[in-house]
Amino acid sequence: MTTYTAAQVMTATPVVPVIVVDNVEQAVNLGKALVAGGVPVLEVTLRTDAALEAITALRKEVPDAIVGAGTVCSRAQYIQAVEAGSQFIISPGLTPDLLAVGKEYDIPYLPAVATISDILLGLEYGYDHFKFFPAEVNGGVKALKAFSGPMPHIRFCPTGGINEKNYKDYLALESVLCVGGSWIVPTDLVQAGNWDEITELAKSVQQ
Ligand SMILES: O=C(O)C(=O)C[C@H](O)[C@H](O)COP(=O)(O)O
Repeated sequence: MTTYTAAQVMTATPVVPVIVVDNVEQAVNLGKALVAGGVPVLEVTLRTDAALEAITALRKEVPDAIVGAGTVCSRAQYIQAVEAGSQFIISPGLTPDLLAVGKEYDIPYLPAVATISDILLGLEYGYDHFKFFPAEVNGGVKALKAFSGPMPHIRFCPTGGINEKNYKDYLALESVLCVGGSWIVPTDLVQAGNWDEITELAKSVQQ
């Protein structure tokens, strides 16, 4: 099994799709559609009962994807996500327990920060790659520029409120390796099984 670094996951695609899946078949079809469109990194959120099974199935059925778990909010969820086969883990925030469990496994963990104090806490545990969430309501591009004053070496995946109109503003920052978002996996297209259109959306995102 290939183990990536956080930087490798974050530079494998300019956009990490934040995925919500209802069942395994839908997840596999969605994963194939995204990979076909040049977006290999898949963040499967643990918001549905199907999520863990979907991660396991994606690892098996879509070998070109880099499959991770999102919305990981506790140590127990972290371990379940690793056991399901996740190649990276993302949280919407951070806690001392999450930062500690992330160091117990080899795969990359992106805790989310919203403030300099969050970044300082993450640094204490040895993290320097973070999700920035929710990006737009926490100051967006301006906040990231301000963070980079005292913290020029920190790298981010901003997520939350990012879309086709503003993602390039984020990617233009040196501190931003990728952005996260749901806009390339719209619920209506996923529910309708409109995989070709999702492939086209994936193709439309550029560095
Ligand atoms: O569940 C998580 O762990 C999250 O981080 C939330 C997601 O990242 C946002 O729901 C995506 O934000 P939008 O692209 O604005 O829809």
